[in-house]
Amino acid sequence: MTDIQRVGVIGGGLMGAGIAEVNARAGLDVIVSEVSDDAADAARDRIHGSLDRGAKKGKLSEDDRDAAKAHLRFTTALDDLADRDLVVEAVAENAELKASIFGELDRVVQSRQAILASNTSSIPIAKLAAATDRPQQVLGVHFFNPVPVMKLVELVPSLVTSEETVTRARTFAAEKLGKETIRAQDRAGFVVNALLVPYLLSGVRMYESGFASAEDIDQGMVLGCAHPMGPLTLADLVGLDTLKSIADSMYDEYKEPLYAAPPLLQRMVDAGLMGKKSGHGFYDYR
Ligand SMILES: C[C@H](O)CC(=O)SCCNC(=O)CCNC(=O)[C@H](O)C(C)(C)COP(=O)(O)OP(=O)(O)OC[C@H]1O[C@@H](n2cnc3c(N)ncnc32)[C@H](O)[C@@H]1OP(=O)(O)O
Ligand SMILES: NC(=O)c1ccc[n+]([C@@H]2O[C@H](COP(=O)([O-])OP(=O)(O)OC[C@H]3O[C@@H](n4cnc5c(N)ncnc54)[C@H](O)[C@@H]3O)[C@@H](O)[C@H]2O)c1
Repeated sequence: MTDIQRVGVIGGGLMGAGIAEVNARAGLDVIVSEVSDDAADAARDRIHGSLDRGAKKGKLSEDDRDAAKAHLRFTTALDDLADRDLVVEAVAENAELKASIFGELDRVVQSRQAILASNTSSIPIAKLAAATDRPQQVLGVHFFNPVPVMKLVELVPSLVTSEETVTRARTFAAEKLGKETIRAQDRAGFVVNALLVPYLLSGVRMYESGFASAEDIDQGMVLGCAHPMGPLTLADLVGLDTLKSIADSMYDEYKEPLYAAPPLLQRMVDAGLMGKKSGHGFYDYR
């Protein structure tokens, strides 16, 4: 049994919206914290839109959709997360930003039993835990995109996360959210991104070198290896800014060329080509 009922999600972008949605659908009381009223409205639209699409497709009843919407609140004040049992931070992949949020959470969240989790893809959990006075309550809870579809959650304890925190997070993810969990050590990229990110970067390098077209690279992996989507489509889905930040923090940790972001990735981010979320990346979604 899980004792977690009140959940906070910080950041209602691609991942935060998905995390909030699956928690609300599980009947939990969810507050999403964003940077501005406009960003909070965008988060609400994203989550409500996804719930509406789910109901239209018959994946949940209209009553369940309405119940999920009623479980969601939106705020721009982190202080509103004071009574949460679990907070999942899902802001941009930036170590300084995340550490400052964990420092704030330590001040705001009242229950000393509360779990402070990060959805980071690659930033060491120990760095975030060190920004708090309760590092034993801090761990990585890494969801996958799109959150309502992907079954996996990676649990990432730091060297000082308590076993009780890991067990409570595992029980919550399994029993409440219906996710499968794996456990990874606190090394940049954990299990999945340590394998996936070099592959995605290789796809970008192959395209950058002119070796093959984007379509042929993607078709190669879809039809040749039965991947659901090719590396460039998947990079667009993840977000090219996010992929670049993940590659940078993994390169920072390992100093291996395998993790070095190709120049084209940086140029695309500089040009505002962030992938599907901005309407344009390796493909045009407009
Ligand atoms: C970088 C990070 O740190 C870690 C990561 O997250 S890495 C990214 C991991 N994710 C992946 O690898 C995703 C790989 N791609 C896929 O699994 C699939 O292509 C996909 C699920 C995204 C889309 O599937 P596809 O068959 O191409 O499209 P589509 O038919 O529209 O969707 C399949 C099902 O997923 C559902 N779906 C797709 N996107 C969804 C979303 N955002 N929310 C809810 N449901 C969604 C659809 O409704 C559909 O359900 P149905 O079969 O019951 O009707
Ligand atoms: N995109 C993916 O496929 C994916 C998958 C797994 C994990 N992640 C990780 O999840 C995190 C979020 O990624 P994303 O793709 O959702 O990014 P995103 O850019 O879509 O969303 C980030 C959101 O955080 C908000 N934000 C920024 N600063 C904030 C603050 N101080 N308080 C509240 N909200 C704030 C932004 O307004 C934005 O809506 C990153 O750590 C990323 O590495 C991403």
